Amino acid sequence: MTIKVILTDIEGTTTDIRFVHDVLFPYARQALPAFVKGHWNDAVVQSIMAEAKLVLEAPDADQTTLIQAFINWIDQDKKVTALKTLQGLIWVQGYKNGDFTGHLYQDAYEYLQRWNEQGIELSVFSSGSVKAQQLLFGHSDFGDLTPLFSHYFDTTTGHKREKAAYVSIASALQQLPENILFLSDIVEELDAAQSAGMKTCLLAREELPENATHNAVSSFESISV
Ligand SMILES: CSCCC(=O)C(=O)COP(=O)(O)O
Ligand SMILES: [Mg+2]
Repeated sequence: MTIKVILTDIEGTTTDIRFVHDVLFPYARQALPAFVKGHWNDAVVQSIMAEAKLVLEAPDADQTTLIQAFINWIDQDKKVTALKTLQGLIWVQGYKNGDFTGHLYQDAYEYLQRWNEQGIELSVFSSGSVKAQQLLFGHSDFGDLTPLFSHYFDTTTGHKREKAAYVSIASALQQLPENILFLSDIVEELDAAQSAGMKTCLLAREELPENATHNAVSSFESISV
């Protein structure tokens, strides 16, 4: 394989799903009402609220209604860009206080470093906002890993189950899609990347599937580049 860029998902791929669902999401859920009330007049929060009103098709939604909508989206794990942007802002405090560090599998840490040393460009594509991605890798269990990555992409580029997102990413990376290897734990995301021409690898951390339609591994150690 001649891979020039490795594009990686976070949740379920570099990072345990349980860290996202049992630590990050509950932290955001608990801190969200006070954060929104305390930063209500900040331009960035007003812009997030305007985006949420569009999604809700409720131009007159008040603060209480909006807070409840964000809580519902967290509970339903909705990948709404407005929620993802807000969560990124809320998590700043948690990482800064040392309430948690970004979980990373040991093999992900070792191989991201190794590929970087080999001259393979590393980029991230997650539904979490770019800010959230940089917080997680910047305050990871292994320290600040942000220097390893050249680009970060989130849902402002496109949705992870849609081919167009991967076409845009290849273009932003100035690479042919076939030179990019996308790593994810979600088959639908890999299908979309593959349809854009990217190489793909499924991270099946718990159990390897029997009839995988993508190359499947349980650890970064088994990924051939
Ligand atoms: C970037 S850390 C937070 C992860 C997150 O909010 C999320 O929705 C996970 O999405 P992914 O695309 O990485 O599965
Ligand atoms: Mg994932």
